[in-house]
Amino acid sequence: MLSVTHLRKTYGSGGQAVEAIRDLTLTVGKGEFVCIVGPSGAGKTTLLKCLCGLLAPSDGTVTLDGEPVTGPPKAMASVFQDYSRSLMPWFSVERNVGLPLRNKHRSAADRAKRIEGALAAVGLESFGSRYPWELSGGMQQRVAIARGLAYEPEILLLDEPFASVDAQTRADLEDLILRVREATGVTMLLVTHDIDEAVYLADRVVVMSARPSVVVETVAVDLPRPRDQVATKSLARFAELRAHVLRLIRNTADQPAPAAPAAVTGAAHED
Ligand SMILES: Nc1ncnc2c1ncn2[C@@H]1O[C@H](COP(=O)(O)OP(=O)(O)OP(=O)(O)O)[C@@H](O)[C@H]1O
Repeated sequence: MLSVTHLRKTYGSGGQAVEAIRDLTLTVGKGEFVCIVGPSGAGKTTLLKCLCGLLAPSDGTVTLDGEPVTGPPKAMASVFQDYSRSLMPWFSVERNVGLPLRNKHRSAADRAKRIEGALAAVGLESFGSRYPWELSGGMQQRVAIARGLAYEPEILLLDEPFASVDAQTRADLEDLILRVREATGVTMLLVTHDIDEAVYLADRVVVMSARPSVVVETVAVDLPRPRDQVATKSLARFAELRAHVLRLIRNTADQPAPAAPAAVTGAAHED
């Protein structure tokens, strides 16, 4: 279980200080799919960086299965939005996907098998010897996802992973992620601006306030699985949940900055 307790993160100090996160408490259970939404600049990326040990919190704790996270945990992989910066253009697709495996000390045969499996999972099995720049944007993002999968993480963090692709590709990638999760049981934590996407994918949606952020509400998504782009989004319950999350985000964007952490923590609720 990933556990965040009273996380606070301030960049800089003195007059230049930017308080990005005031007080966040949340948990992500094994095999759960949690989406995080919030207004622009709410500190979503900051939160993910604290979760994967790239940033040290100013206060509070992050633990994975009870162990404090002080650097990138072995059980975790991340996929970020900008595939053009995360893929190495001079490496083939296969080599890009295999990069994180260098730390896993596996045999060449085992690495090749994992790379092949991950590329097959994202439908790119015949593109291993191509270079990223030979692929479309959506295909490049699938390579970035395959790289996360090849590592066989227990938990995958995704920061706006579909933001740079067109709407149809985005829907395809959402379904790809759902299939992967179904097949592997990997825990997913995904940050998105897109409320429909969050409700479509998640078991729970964590709504963050505007900066300095707190958890406004954690919304349980009781939509049946498997989900389907047309059938699920046509459900009255989908529309209700979507409207509820939208209302929360609109309200938080209009509110003044939250007050003392203790009072705010009481207001937010965890399921
Ligand atoms: N390295 C940094 N130094 C100073 N301030 C920073 C730094 N990184 C982020 N911030 C500030 O912290 C706040 C939260 O940024 P962050 O990128 O985490 O928000 P976000 O919710 O991911 O934004 P968006 O939705 O626009 O991607 C912003 O006001 C940002 O300007």
